[in-house]
Amino acid sequence: AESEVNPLQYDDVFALELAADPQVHANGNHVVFVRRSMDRQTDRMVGRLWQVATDGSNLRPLTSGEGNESSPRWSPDFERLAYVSDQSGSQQIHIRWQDSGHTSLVSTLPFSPGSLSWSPDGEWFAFTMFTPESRQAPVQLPGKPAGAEWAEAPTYIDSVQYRRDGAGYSPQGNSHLYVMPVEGGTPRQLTEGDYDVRGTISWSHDGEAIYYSANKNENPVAEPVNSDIYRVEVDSAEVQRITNTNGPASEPKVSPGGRQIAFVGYQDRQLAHQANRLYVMNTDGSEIRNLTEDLDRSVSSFEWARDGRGIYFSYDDEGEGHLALHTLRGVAETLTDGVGGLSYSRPYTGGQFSVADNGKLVFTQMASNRPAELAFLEGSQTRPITQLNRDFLSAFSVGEVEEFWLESSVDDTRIQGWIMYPPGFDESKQYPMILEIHGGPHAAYGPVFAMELQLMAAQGYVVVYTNPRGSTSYGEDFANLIHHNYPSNDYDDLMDAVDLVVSRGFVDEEELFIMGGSGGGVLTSWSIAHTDRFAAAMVVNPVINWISFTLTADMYPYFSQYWFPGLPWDNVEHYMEYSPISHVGKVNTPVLLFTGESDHRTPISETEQYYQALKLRGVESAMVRVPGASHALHLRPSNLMAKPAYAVYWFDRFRANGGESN
Ligand SMILES: CSCC[C@H](NC=O)C(=O)N[C@@H](CO)C(=O)O
Repeated sequence: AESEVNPLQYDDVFALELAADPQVHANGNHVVFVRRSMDRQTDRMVGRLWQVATDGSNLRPLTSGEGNESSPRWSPDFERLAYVSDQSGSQQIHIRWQDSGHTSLVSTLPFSPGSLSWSPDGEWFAFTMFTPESRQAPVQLPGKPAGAEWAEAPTYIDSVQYRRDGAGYSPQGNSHLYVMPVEGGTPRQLTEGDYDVRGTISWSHDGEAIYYSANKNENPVAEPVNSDIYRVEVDSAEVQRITNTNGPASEPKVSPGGRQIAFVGYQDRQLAHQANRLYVMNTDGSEIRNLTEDLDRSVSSFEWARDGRGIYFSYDDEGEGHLALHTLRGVAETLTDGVGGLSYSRPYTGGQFSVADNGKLVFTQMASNRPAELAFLEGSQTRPITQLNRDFLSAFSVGEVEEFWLESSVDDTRIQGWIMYPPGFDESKQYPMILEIHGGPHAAYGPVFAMELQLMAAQGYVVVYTNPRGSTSYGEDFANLIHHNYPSNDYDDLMDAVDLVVSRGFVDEEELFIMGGSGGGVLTSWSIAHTDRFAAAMVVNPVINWISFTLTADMYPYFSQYWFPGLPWDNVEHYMEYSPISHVGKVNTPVLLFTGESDHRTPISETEQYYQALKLRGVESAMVRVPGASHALHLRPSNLMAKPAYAVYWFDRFRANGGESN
């Protein structure tokens, strides 16, 4: 009955928890993971190390719980656990001895360590770390008098990648590979040069070398995705190139027996979406084999089976994460679906897993009514391990999610989508509806918990979301239907989804709303230039003008060469034809904009262009600027609640009764 409905409140963003980065013990009996929860005082998500038996018993914290903890990594003998914590005031490496429970800080690093990895003998750590380039400013000015307050000195920049979304303006320098004794000591730098060591690093079986991936091309601007795998000798720091592929070769992982390396990458065809394939080669780079050539899905992550006979890997298919095993001599066998749940703001796919002996696995399990929990997979049996959100679930009514498929009105393409019903939904009533559009554009939504959408459903809105053409998890051809052609018929797919839901009879056609973030902001602003059916729109961190975007976004070498037929000044007509700003003259729908002021992916200047154009045209519009927020608007819980709250405020204004029945 409706009286029992207890919808989520905005403040419940602080109740969310999720289980991430599982690291299962080889015996498969227990797993260490990062328990992420929301801290009301700091307005941040914090991670703490917890352990639980894989039968779900004995859930307990592993540390005293001060600081933000991440990256738990077992020592090769499983007697110690390394992790990164900022307990000391900066991100440092810590060790926990499993027998005594004693923990100790073992590093004093100047910058945060990444890709932490134990040597096979358990005596060394390898990790990546930012390494500043010490350079004098090219202009030397007379110094200021003692005690004077002068303006900050100007910054001289000549690097390609001078700012990154989420990190801001970067000091000059690169991420390099280091080793350090596990009992502490001075880190020794193994790589140097004008390139970054990124992603997985993997020790050779004898511990004498480390494999890593980097883009060392002379002109990385011209080849932004073309990385290769290298081997560096730990003693001499001598470097050997292992692959020479046309495209990325990354995440090298040496096989348990030490004779082979698995990695991911693809043959670069300069397409907007290119699925990551799983490759195996000998450690000298010979006999490269593409294991997933026939899969036509992107490999998200992978781990060697402990006996070295195969590789477990995850991939998304039709909006859902799957785990599969590819034996080296055979074919891939899918083991389970339901992998995901790490995205908690919008229903994006994405999960993690960890491999024990004998085919036992732990993975983050997705569900539409809660964020990621851990689950155990043994043989074909899956069972839940954690229930971190049980308290949250039992107290509130969460909107139910129903899948639908439709056939495109422009061709025979099949499109998948989902309807989220407001708690207490009664199909005999008429509801306002929000179409919420994902970004990427090469990304995918799925039946995954999404707090932003839930909070809007809690306010009485039916929320519809789809994977229009261009989305991932349906194969490369589907994703590339918008190659050099975005936005285009993806708009039709979205409208087909609205038509389908309207035809069900429970949506008030006068109360249709549209919103989307990033690529979803592109499609929202595009849609309202092509139809007046929506009563109001919310355009979140959009691209409005592809020329200004490619020349201000952090990933400009990639966007300008992979998403367009050529550089902007040679293709002005193409860039402008696909830019929402070119069509703003047709917009009549009231628009609310919402963007982070520190967004370097889709800079706020895009939002400002649109806002000012709408004002020039006299279209009802407003702009919400989120101080300090990057492209990942949801990272601060207060912003996670602000976005749906502003959406509901704006949409309610344009409902027949001003939203008074909510
Ligand atoms: C349409 S411009 C690209 C923005 C961005 N794509 C890659 O970074 C994007 O759309 N991001 C999505 C997630 O992939 C988002 O929702 O922020």
